[in-house]
Amino acid sequence: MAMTPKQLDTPDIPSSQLNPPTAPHPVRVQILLAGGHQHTLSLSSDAPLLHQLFTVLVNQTQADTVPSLLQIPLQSDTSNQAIAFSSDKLVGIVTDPPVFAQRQPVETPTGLTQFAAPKAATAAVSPPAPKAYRYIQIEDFLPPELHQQLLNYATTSRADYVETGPATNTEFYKDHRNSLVIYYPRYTEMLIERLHKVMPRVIQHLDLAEFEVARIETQLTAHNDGNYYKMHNDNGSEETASRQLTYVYYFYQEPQAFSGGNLAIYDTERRDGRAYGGQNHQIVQPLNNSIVFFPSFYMHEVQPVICPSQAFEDSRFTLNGWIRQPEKA
Ligand SMILES: O=C(O)CCC(=O)C(=O)O
Ligand SMILES: [Fe+2]
Repeated sequence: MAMTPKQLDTPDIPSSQLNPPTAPHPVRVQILLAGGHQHTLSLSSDAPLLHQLFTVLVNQTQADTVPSLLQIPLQSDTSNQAIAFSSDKLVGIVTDPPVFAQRQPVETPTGLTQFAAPKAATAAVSPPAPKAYRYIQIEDFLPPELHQQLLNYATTSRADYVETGPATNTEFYKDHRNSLVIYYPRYTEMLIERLHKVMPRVIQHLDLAEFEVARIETQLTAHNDGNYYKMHNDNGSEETASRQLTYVYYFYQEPQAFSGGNLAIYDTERRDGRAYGGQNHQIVQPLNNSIVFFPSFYMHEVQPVICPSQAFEDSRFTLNGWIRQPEKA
């Protein structure tokens, strides 16, 4: 039985299949490959191979996935063959009876939200409403050589940084921010290129409406001993209103010579065009070579950094900024 996209959108499935047996049962699996090739095999619904095929297919939607080799036995009464192909050639799987794959976001004890490998599930006709996640953190974001290049630049360009305080602190918000920044840093292209690649995944995870990316801003910051950024959001002024997403890429020298400097992201309520931070917040650790994304209207803060050496090279560095939608006329 071929499964059409219509059936996926509005399942028109016999009632006998709405609550299919959870016990393992045989599934006819048709593997669709690029170029129109197809192979059919029979697997148990709980077969690791079926799970692996769904995992490969879901990972295909992630731009930074590296293709791997897949080898699948195709035994039948008359032959004993195997097919080998690169995982990026897998374009679809047709299963009879239907098997749906679910992406399962998982929160780790650190509050880090990641995607777990999808589990093949037979009873996912009405998946539960997705939970809204405040942020997504992606680890190992840059290849080691680019991470190192950025670190070399950040640690050897002390003269190019300016104090953030004068631009941020006011009579009303005294001592609001204290750190160093380069407003127009070098080496941003390779980060921006990767931002574009992960955007679909970030938007899906944060359950945001698609938007056109009009502009990406980038700055480089250094937080050393005693530095912080009190609670604020990033799009509260007319000039910043088109910022949709905030991203923060963290990097520093190993072994890590500072503590603190966590990012706290608050429950945020929007009333009368203003954003208000609530009591509850999530803590994000600024893991080396990780990037965090969250909606720019969320209230957030950088908790004070403790860096006993006070050496500039030991700072908590970020390449961070904002993804903007087109300005409203
Ligand atoms: O460094 C961070 O973790 C966040 C920085 C931030 O909130 C900002 O620059 O607006
Ligand atoms: Fe911010």
